Amino acid sequence: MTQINPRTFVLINEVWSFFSVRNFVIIFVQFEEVSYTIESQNNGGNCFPSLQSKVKRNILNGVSGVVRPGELLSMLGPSGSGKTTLLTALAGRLPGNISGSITYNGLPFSSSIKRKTGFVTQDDILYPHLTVLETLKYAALLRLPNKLTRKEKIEHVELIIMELRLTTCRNSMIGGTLFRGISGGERKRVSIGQEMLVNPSLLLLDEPTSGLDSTAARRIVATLRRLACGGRTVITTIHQPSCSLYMMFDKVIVLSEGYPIYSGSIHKVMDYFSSIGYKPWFDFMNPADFLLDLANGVTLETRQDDQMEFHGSHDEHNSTKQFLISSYKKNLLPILKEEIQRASQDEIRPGKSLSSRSSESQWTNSWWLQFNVLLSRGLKERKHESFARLRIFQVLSVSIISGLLWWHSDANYIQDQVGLLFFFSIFWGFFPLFNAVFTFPQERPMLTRELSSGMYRLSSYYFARIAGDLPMELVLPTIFITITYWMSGLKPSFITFLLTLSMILFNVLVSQGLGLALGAVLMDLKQATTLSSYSKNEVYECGLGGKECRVQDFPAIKNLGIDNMVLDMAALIVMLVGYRVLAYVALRLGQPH
Ligand SMILES: Nc1ncnc2c1ncn2[C@@H]1O[C@H](COP(=O)(O)OP(=O)(O)OP(=O)(O)O)[C@@H](O)[C@H]1O
Repeated sequence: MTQINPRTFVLINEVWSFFSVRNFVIIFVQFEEVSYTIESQNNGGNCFPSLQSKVKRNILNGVSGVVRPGELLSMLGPSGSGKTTLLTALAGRLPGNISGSITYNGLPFSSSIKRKTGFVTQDDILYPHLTVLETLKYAALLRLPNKLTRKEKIEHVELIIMELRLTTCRNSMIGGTLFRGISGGERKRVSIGQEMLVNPSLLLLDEPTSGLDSTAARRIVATLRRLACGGRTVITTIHQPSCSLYMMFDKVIVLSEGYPIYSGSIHKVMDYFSSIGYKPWFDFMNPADFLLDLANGVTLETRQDDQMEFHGSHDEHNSTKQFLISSYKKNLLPILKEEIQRASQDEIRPGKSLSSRSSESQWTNSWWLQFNVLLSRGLKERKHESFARLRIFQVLSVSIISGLLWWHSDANYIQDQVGLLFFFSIFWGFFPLFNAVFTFPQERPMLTRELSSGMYRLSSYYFARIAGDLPMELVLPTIFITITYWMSGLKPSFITFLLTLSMILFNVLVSQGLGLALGAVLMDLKQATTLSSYSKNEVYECGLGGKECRVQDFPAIKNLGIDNMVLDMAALIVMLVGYRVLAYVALRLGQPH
């Protein structure tokens, strides 16, 4: 017999005591006649948006159900039948108008419920450059309450890694589109681990087994089963489950084109369909396959002739679906309504477990802790982007080439030096701008996911982002200016060099914050760079016989005007702050409420 290592035994016990201790609120989820409609553009072949009409489309039509703590509910249905939409609605994250009612312990969705909810989306939204351990560690530091020490939070991470069998890849990078990281199944388990960390009372998962082999899928569902047994409410969509997987669920909702055709216990589903005349075509048929066929309108009669099934029986399929939908309304809906009613009266004491905590803060951690963790995570993630060898190579080569092009330029050929300064401001206007333009869209899915799970405040993210960008964005221009300035023979004064450098760094910060109004920024930055390098009364040789002219009268400089130094600086400062405020407001408005 194999001997169990005593340490493994202790760890296994710790894992299950963590997941089974009732340190969470139990949640009853009830939803009654939930419908959801979207408006989409019908272009009718018309290219002009203003001429396109809007059409309404029902995505969900009167779906009802009850999920108790300790139950594991799965949603089944063909692709596009509305499973994800229903799951998102139950997670309180569906934008727009939802009709019908969804309650949690008899109360509507609230920020208190939000923090007790784990939501695993179909697409694993993870930072590609972090390792599995780092990903889970940062999630734990942000999401676990501040009454736990850092050490305790990291111990929880170790337990999750063990429970989800991620030990072998704990130090591997997640990976992304540009470079290979951990496998798809491991990514999925990391996503689940991030949600399991907070020990959620309600866990919702969108297709947690897609892309996994049957053993891995069974392990995931077995984990969900154990979580449910500990008193959690677990809801998941599932695609084509095997028979053994299907049997691990307690309840099932079957959707057909947004309409429910069954909602209730999996132990009664076969009896229900046989009572209305539908039986599996053979004895050992996987019940999930049978239910999916029904949701597609495929029955024993139409199935007998495979040709007909694929080539000519759409009407028959539609009439089967219509029959199943009306049968649900007639036979199951009244029973469900009664169950919902009964649960409200007998089992749920509205707000009992939640109202006592209604005074608790909306956030699990302080602003400062969130800022620090986000700053550290951002630096770790962006270290790979910003200091990628390619970027350093680009900046170094451009600085050396421009230094050689302007090699020891003479101050008397003022147009050369003005050209170089313009090149500085244009290059350091575009370069950080492009970086800034691409970073927010890249981070948006992650930001939306984390904000909607109440992980941190938008302001702590935003300030951590700004602070994290500072060293990364300032080091490269500093190296660039140091090389080019001295190679090109600009005024050999350390003070002037520092002024030029600080103006360029200002330029970088403004164009980063701006992200949009490029032309306006460049205009002011040209002024700023110019005024940092020449004093008002400086002269240059502008004609034969040593004739001297004032720098400020040189046409290009005169056009810009350098006598309004205070005003120019004020304009830059307004832009520096203003564009960042604008970006923050835009981010805040862009988040679903
Ligand atoms: N915001 C939206 N705009 C346009 N169509 C939408 C939107 N949300 C959902 N839909 C449509 O609603 C239907 C249901 O989508 P949903 O993602 O819920 O299906 P699903 O059953 O989860 O599918 P799958 O199994 O393929 O993930 C689909 O036809 C989808 O195209």
